[in-house]
Amino acid sequence: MTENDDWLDAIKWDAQGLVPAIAQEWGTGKILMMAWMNRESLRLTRESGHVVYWSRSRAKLWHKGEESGNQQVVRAIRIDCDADVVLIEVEQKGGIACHTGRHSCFYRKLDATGQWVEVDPVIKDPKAIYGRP
Ligand SMILES: N=c1c2ncn([C@@H]3O[C@H](COP(=O)(O)OP(=O)(O)OP(=O)(O)O)[C@@H](O)[C@H]3O)c2ncn1[C@@H]1O[C@H](COP(=O)(O)O)[C@@H](O)[C@H]1O
Ligand SMILES: [Mg+2]
Ligand SMILES: [Zn+2]
Repeated sequence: MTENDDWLDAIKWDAQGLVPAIAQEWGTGKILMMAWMNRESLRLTRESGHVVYWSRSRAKLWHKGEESGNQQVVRAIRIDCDADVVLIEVEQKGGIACHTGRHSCFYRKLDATGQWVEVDPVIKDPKAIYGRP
């Protein structure tokens, strides 16, 4: 029996054909990053077993880790109750999801005085990761 695209049709794509995708670290439950997916990127994510986003700023498919090597290996794909957010459970290669060289993109935290404070360390200098300043 050939599989159909019902699983993709079930998603509530926005007016741009995109859906927000949250990457959550398999095992720790930590939220690593949030980016966007279109139909093709989600299909490729499932088929390849590696996360592929749609970059709005670069307007192209973005195989996470294509420059840095910090790929995300898919362990599970979920949708929320109303099917307008995708959650991908991943193994984060290199332990770095963020292009700032941090584990997670959510490294700034609001403190009691209303300041955003960087609370997580840079694991690797982004210049070393991306080979450019
Ligand atoms: N690596 C990242 C990266 N990692 C995590 N994120 C997060 O992913 C989000 C989506 O990035 P997009 O470029 O798609 O930008 P967007 O949010 O869709 O659109 P804008 O907000 O830029 O308008 C960003 O807002 C970041 O929070 C990253 N955003 C961009 N990059 C760039 O992606 C390129 C490839 O990096 P690797 O995938 O690690 O090889 C490099 O040029 C990196 O600078
Ligand atoms: Mg952004
Ligand atoms: Zn980031």
